[in-house]
Amino acid sequence: MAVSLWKSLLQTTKSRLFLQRGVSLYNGVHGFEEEAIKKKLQQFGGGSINLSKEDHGIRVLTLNNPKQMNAFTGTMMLELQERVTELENWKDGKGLIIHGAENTFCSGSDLNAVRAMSSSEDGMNMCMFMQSTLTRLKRLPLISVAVVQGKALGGGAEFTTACDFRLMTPGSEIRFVHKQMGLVPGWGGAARLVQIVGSGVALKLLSGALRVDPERAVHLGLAEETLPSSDETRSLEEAQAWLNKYTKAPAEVIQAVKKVVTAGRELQLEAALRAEKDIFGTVWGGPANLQALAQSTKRK
Ligand SMILES: CC[C@@H](C(=O)O)C(=O)SCCNC(=O)CCNC(=O)[C@H](O)C(C)(C)COP(=O)(O)OP(=O)(O)OC[C@H]1O[C@@H](n2cnc3c(N)ncnc32)[C@H](O)[C@@H]1OP(=O)(O)O
Repeated sequence: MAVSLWKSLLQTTKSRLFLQRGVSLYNGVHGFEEEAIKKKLQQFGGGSINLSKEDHGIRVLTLNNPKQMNAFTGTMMLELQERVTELENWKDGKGLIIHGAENTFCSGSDLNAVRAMSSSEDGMNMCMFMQSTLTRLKRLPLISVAVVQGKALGGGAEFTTACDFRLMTPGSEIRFVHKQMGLVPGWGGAARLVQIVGSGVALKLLSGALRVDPERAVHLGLAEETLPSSDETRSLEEAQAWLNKYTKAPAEVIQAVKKVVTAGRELQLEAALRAEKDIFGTVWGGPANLQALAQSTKRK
């Protein structure tokens, strides 16, 4: 009796926590020193993370450091956390497109910063910082899609897995190059890759540091499709058109859809069912539901 009560309390707390905004995966108990790592990251500047204005419920996040093939500097990591907080507070959002500036996605961590932060303490703190930010990104109640142009390498490849979907442009590649650096992914990319393609394929991609072109990515289920254009502007328009197919409903409905799917992916069955009940309660009898009920009974 006491055990099942405890289990049920634990599951409810877990599902509540996961629905909360701005919650870090790690804290002092895990040895995470957030303020210390933020101070450190501040020393490695360059580039920016830009967020466009809202357009029909969709915003575009740009990884912008083209001089270094959009490698992630320390300040870009800090800006990414700020942009994710902004997106968590975006009430009317439905979709997010993520791409790299000047037609390439991202070449991973800025190797200059990596070299200067080679102590175990810095490495662990950076790993926890990025895992936390990318987990919050993946949990956003928005449908997110990475447009992979050019190269997505190392941390860049990991970043694409923090989006719900990946669309690739002709000639692009995703490559987990970590093995060649004597590393494994540390931004949560391995765990998410296994969820996306399964453990066998993930093992091959990581242990072989394989180059995944669009055809192979679609075949493996890593990408949804190859966009027709490699031109930056046109491929973004194509991605927008692709995303529009999944965001044609009021924001509260799209957000609820994303939340039930996230709950199903991340929680154990009973906790996921409880979360689904709570989310269902937010749309049942809501404006979109009442409007639909007042209309024809046929779904076209
Ligand atoms: C912590 C580990 C892991 C993680 O966080 O998960 C990582 O991500 S570590 C980084 C892994 N990434 C790499 O190892 C990629 C390294 N870069 C390359 O292999 C190549 O640069 C490229 C991306 C294949 C592009 O090659 P190419 O088209 O020939 O251009 P250049 O090599 O001339 O690059 C242009 C310019 O950009 C600089 N650059 C590229 N990537 C990085 C990077 N990750 N960090 C810092 N700088 C980067 C490159 O040095 C060139 O600069 P200049 O020489 O000053 O022009």
